[in-house]
Amino acid sequence: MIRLQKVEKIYRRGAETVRALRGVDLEIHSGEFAAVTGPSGAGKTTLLHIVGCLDTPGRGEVLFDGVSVDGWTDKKLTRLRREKIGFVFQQFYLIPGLSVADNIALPLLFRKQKPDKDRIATLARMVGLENRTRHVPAALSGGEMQRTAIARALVNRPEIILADEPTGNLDSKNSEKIFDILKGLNRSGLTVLMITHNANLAARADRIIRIKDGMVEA
Ligand SMILES: Nc1ncnc2c1ncn2[C@@H]1O[C@H](COP(=O)(O)OP(=O)(O)OP(=O)(O)O)[C@@H](O)[C@H]1O
Repeated sequence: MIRLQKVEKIYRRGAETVRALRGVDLEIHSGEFAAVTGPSGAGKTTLLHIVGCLDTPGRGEVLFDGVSVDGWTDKKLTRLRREKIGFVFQQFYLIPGLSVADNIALPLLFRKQKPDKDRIATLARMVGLENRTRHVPAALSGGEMQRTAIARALVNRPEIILADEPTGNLDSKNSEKIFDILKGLNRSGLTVLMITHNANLAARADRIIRIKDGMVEA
């Protein structure tokens, strides 16, 4: 589904240069559940951002279904992200003033599509939030916030979910619940790439991609 070829990423901060990715070759296969692990600063988030076309490599290529996105305009990359990719982040990034239902529907508004109430209700039910749709994020638990974010990530019917430490702010019980939801989505065909520091969760993925010093170690 997605292939990275010799991907390098260098950040420059004043005089300082950080080689965040140093020649990553990687394939994400359709239908798999892959966990990305590795020490802090290894380059995991940078990798996820490049896989998700939120950022571009300094060198190397990213291919979606065999087509390189090298040189694509922001507009074209935005369309690719909207149509194919759902993002889930550790900090949830919900809009405080909007209800759960409106947070879930938000990506549709960006596409100038009218939210379909039944679809939003179905998504809320899928993540166990059918009784919380009118609540604002401040009235939710961390686990509920992340479940809202997952429903939002699904609203455009993506092919892949990219999750950056989705359980990083949650206790073990809620972490399990979030993981089980992602696993369930994967069983129904969605590809999942998830960064995690949780070894127990990583062990339950189909594959572990271990990143160290900007390279795939194993
Ligand atoms: N925007 C940026 N500007 C400068 N340096 C950056 C930037 N983003 C990341 N880095 C650096 O690149 C390296 C890789 O960062 P990255 O966030 O990808 O690591 P990570 O494996 O996700 O770490 P963590 O597990 O702590 O989240 C780090 O040394 C980091 O400080």
